[in-house]
Amino acid sequence: MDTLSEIDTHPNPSFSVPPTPPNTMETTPSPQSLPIIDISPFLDPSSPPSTCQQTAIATNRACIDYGFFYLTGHGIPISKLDQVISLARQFFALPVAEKNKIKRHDAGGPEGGDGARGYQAMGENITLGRRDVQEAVDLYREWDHSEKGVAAGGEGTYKTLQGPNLWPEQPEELKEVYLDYIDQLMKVGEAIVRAMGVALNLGKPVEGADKNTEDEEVFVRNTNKSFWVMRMIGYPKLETPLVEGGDVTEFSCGEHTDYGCVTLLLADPTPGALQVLLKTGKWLNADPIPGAFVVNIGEMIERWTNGLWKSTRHRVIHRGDGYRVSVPFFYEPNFKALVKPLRKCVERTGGEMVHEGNTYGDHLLGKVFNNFYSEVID
Ligand SMILES: N=C(N)NCCCC[C@H](N)C(=O)O
Ligand SMILES: O=C(O)CCC(=O)C(=O)O
Ligand SMILES: [Fe+2]
Repeated sequence: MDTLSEIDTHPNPSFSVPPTPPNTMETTPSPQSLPIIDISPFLDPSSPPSTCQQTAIATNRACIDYGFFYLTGHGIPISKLDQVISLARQFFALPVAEKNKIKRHDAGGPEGGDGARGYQAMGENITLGRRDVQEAVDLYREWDHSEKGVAAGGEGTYKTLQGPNLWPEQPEELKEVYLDYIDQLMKVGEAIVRAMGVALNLGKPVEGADKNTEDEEVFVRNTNKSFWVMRMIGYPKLETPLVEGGDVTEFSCGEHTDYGCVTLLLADPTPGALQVLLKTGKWLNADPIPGAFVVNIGEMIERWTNGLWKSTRHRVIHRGDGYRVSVPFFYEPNFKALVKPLRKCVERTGGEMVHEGNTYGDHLLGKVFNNFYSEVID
């Protein structure tokens, strides 16, 4: 029987970064598909260790080979998932003036302004110097203004990422449905990072462990106040004609890696939009499977594992039918979590640290500024 100790040592890890292929439309033909992970053993406290171990082994394999997988067994009913997509679709169908009621504030400026929460019009997001052809709403964990040292910039003003969420007023039931959905996702996110700690064979938790103790609960402890992001995204169909053999120059979302721990992506059934970069250098369509999430690991997991698990590049090119809607949920470290390579992972990867470490909050602030204020080429 497979045991974790047989597979956790990664005797011959490959650390090469996959080559970035040219921006052509070449994708890997089906039938290749991402692995499927059943997370249910980690959500049910009564499940026997052997079923948890099977999930952990599959998770380790998926994270090494793809950095992406489909997630089943999460317990959130399909009716709820459909409702979440449908409400996002209804919001994006509203007149621009209605959507702009929750327009995100400017992040810099003398007035401060939270700058990250709220509605972003078409083209406001920048990736790799190009404007993404999408509109979106970002919701984050509520900022805890009672904590010392993180007070708002002054009366009525907020720093980037602080301040209240700007919730859509229409459709009316959106906020309640999403708050409940977020509660459910937090449990699923926790179960995934718990499985990841087991998958990495970091060892049983010891009495008196603190946040930085490197046992199998280290990710759980550093996400217990996850600075999560819920993002509703609307993608119109890309219209610029494609030149045969030419580069793709227009993206629904440009090539990137996600910032934090694990992304749980819920998308409408549109095929051929989300593409994942394989180790072979080819792009794979990660089409939705009804009732399953597409999950991928973010940069903080790559850093914690010292590159044993890579945060895989992906992009969205929506040239199919209709207006595509997706609602990714980013289950992230705590804002103040110090994220640096785990000693055990450094040892397994030849002793060199891939990063000296900083807090997730500082990492995220850099990303948010880049996203809204970096230069656009052309
Ligand atoms: N929170 C996350 N991961 N959002 C998705 C990021 C999409 C790429 C972004 N424009 C960038 O350039 O980073
Ligand atoms: O819409 C999608 O399928 C993926 C979006 C994405 O990768 C992101 O927002 O980070
Ligand atoms: Fe992403």
